[in-house]
Amino acid sequence: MGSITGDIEAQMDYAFTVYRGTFIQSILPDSGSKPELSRNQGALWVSAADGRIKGWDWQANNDNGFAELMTRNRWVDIDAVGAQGQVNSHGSKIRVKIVIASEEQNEFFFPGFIDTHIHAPQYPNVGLFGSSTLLDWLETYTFPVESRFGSPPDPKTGHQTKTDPKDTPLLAQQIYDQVISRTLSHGTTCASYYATNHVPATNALSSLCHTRGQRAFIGRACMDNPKFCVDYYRDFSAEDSIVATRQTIEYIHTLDPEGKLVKPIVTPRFAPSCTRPALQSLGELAASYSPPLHIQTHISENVNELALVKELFPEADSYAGVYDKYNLLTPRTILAHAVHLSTDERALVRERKAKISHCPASNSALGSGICPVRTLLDEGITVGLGTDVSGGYSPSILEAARQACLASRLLGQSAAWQRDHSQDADGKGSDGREKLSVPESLYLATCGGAAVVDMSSDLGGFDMGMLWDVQLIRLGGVKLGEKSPLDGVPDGSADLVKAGPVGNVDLFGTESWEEKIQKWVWSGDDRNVKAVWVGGRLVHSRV
Ligand SMILES: O=c1[nH]c(=O)c2nc[nH]c2[nH]1
Repeated sequence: MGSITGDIEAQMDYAFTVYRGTFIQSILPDSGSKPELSRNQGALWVSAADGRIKGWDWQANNDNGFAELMTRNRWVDIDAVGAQGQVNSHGSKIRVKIVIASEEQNEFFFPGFIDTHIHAPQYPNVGLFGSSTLLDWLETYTFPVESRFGSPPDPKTGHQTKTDPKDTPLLAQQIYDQVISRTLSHGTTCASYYATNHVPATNALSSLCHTRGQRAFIGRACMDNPKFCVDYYRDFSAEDSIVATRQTIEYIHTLDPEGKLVKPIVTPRFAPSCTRPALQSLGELAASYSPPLHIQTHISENVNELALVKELFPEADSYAGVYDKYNLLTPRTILAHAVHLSTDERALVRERKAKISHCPASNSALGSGICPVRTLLDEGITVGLGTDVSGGYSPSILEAARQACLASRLLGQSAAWQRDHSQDADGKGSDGREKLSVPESLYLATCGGAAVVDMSSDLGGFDMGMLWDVQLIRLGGVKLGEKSPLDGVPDGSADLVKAGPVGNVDLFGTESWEEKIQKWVWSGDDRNVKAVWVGGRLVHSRV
């Protein structure tokens, strides 16, 4: 068996990586249906040159079938022959690397998670929110930590100062490196990051994602409005906001000219943090590129925020209307939260083909409310999941998937309660429509996220030509026998067993594969993520 360790240089020595074992994904069988889990066993191969899926063979699901596949393609396992072995020349063998998902250890390949909304500089505050809600949380917890990613404020005026690149705080490098490590370890292969408003630190985050191999959208948070932003952490002017944003875009375009791994995303933090001229210029800036740049912002998260938007933009007929006026609602826009959108606003979002990042952990932690995901989906709006670190207390998209299921159940319950207690109560209670199933929440975490970041044909599944942005999940074996504390487990299942559980997931040998996935979603964590690849490159592994 090939080991999963390796580096990019070594990958140049072979033509394909052949992944062997079980492949599970959440797919939409046809439009109009609900997502379902799909499982295949066999072999799938990925080009070492471009990290994309080039084929599969589900007949190669046993040793004979696999040997036949190898012979048919004239493949030779590089680890069996060694690096000095046979060379790929006319008439000889093609070298491949083989990676196996162990059946005994209940391992399977699963598409990488896409975090459509995460604030990298807030990572030191994960788990710190007390009993605050959005607006006081920003002032008490968030702005102080984000402001430390640049030079200290002017001691005389208390205003933000310009940060010289050579003075970029070490803290920024360290925290950004840690955020990338942590999210990769949870299987996040692609993230849409908010940085701070400091150019050098934002550029440092871009470079780190590029070097570490995490697919990322990087946005410098724009915030120039003195009516909302604090002096010590505020852009000098709308004009400066645009100049500084352009500097980060140019840096990213130089770092990754084709945007293969890292792309810029225009980031007006949210309407209250930006003046009208800044919103106007940011919309124009995004549209001035070909193709137009992605845009990310927050919308309709908290009721006090809605009141503030009304007060600051009395001319607008809605929160979504503010963004629309400045051409910030586009097919490449990611709107985080969307908890309290009106029917008209949802229609506008759908019409503009803007996308929504559902952040259930954050919505609960900051007491923002419950996003009506089923309504959004039924109305044809594209939805993915976001951790929203650090409004969200966890960097794990698996946790977001879990919380999406739970929040939808609570919404179903409260809808039923309201129906039962309203004047026209029909006593029918909830019809369960609000509930998201495990396959649905996994779909949002993968394909939904891919659609939100506008990469549906590249990410989210195992289709031909897709990028190998994948995690290898290990649930662990079943450990049963004389000392087993369990009763009622059929005799003989112990024969299947070689090793015990991994992390919190306990398997007893009686579960169907669908039940194993449910156990993973409800009890799994980063201990179950054995390896992570982005574009075919191994970017994380756990022994
Ligand atoms: O959850 C949130 N996190 C933030 O940092 C933020 N800024 C504006 N609105 C926000 N919401």
